[in-house]
Amino acid sequence: MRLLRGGRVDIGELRDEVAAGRIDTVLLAVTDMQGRLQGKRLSARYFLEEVLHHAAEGCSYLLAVDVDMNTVDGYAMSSWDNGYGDFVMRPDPATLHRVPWQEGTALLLADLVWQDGSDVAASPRQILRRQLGRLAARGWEAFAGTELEFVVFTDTYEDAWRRGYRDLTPANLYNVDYSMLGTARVEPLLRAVRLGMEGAGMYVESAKGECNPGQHEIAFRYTDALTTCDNHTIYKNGAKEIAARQGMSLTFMAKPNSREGNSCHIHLSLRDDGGEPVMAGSGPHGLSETGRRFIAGQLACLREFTLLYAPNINSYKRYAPGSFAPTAVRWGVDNRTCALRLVGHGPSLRIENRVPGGDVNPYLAVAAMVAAGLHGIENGLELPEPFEGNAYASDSPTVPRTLRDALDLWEGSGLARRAFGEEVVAHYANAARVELAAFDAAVTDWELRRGFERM
Ligand SMILES: NC(=O)CC[C@H](N)C(=O)O
Repeated sequence: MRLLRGGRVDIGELRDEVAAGRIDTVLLAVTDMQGRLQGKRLSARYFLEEVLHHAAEGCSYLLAVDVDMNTVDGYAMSSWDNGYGDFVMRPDPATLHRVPWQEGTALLLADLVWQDGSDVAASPRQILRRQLGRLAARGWEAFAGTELEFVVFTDTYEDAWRRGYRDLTPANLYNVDYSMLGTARVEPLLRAVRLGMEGAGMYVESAKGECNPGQHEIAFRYTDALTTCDNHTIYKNGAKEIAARQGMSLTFMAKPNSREGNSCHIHLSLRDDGGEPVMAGSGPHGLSETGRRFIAGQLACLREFTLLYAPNINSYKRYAPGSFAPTAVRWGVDNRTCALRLVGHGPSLRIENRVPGGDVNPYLAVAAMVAAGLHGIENGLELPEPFEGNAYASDSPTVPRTLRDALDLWEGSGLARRAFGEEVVAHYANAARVELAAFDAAVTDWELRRGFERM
């Protein structure tokens, strides 16, 4: 079989594979607010004969439920009042690829549109497409890489759930940062994930151990921003599936325990329509004027856009001094204590946003970075001097400390309204409010331990 882009298949090849009996199932998925793949398992025949040309439909509540699939109030686009009708899942054939860890299966992603063909404004993939369109209008393209960390446990997901996630056994019992022995001990899983993703058409660069016991990171080569976000969601889903098959579990949650959290550093750069880097240049630190303004925009918008980098209650627990997760809204040259780190040289020069955790929705976070950069460029913002030294110990402005703070900043943000529109701002503000209300209604094991006997 001819492989496109290292493992992707085109529709003609899919037809051949289906005729030969090698593919019988096509998964059609969208990414929801939480960054999860949601969709349907189609027979390959039905996909080729119907869905490819006429699309499929799904309940619009997929962008209006919480993580538990509860129908919650407050969403204008989807509610009991409007009957929870369907939106259209329009397959994007450019995303078609094999799912080697499932038998006879291919997968493709869909864009979400309404029955009249207009975009579903709150759909993460549509939000990113819109920001990428703003870049394209200037002749620019964004390239991105997302670096997801995760913690592996030898318990199954079901055991972990039944035990209330207490006393789980990490796959390594000590800090395995860069440890060859540490990764070797988990290699059957890491290898299955790496080779699975390669077989799905992704370009895996490497795997390495991290600090929290059982913590690892698999790195993928950067590519255009939309493909990176597509791959990110497929990889997250796939890594969990593969871990489950091996009787293990892994989590991307931002702070699974009191040790180091799971980050998702996002690297971003721009190229013009001749393929030349836009942010690199002959100014200080190898930056062009556009590069300086782009980073100045990141700083200016960071606090107001943090909701898109850190969407959950738990996300905010990562931001602890000395944890390698940032607290200071600063930029620095190869400085890991700052929220924004300038990395690379010459054409590889790029900005790394260290705020997002493994729970981030990549489409929203990359869209936020693009919008922030454009804000800096459009308003000619000046970049302050890079921060040198330990930004944790500085009196810098800080990343919001809680989801509630981030929600207030987002809702009050003229920048967010101008970049994303009223509907998107209201939609994601509601998501945060729903999450806060659920948390406020819950009694946690921490409260019981503190109070049950002793208060
Ligand atoms: N690789 C690193 O820099 C560690 C990042 C750290 N785990 C975080 O949560 O941000």
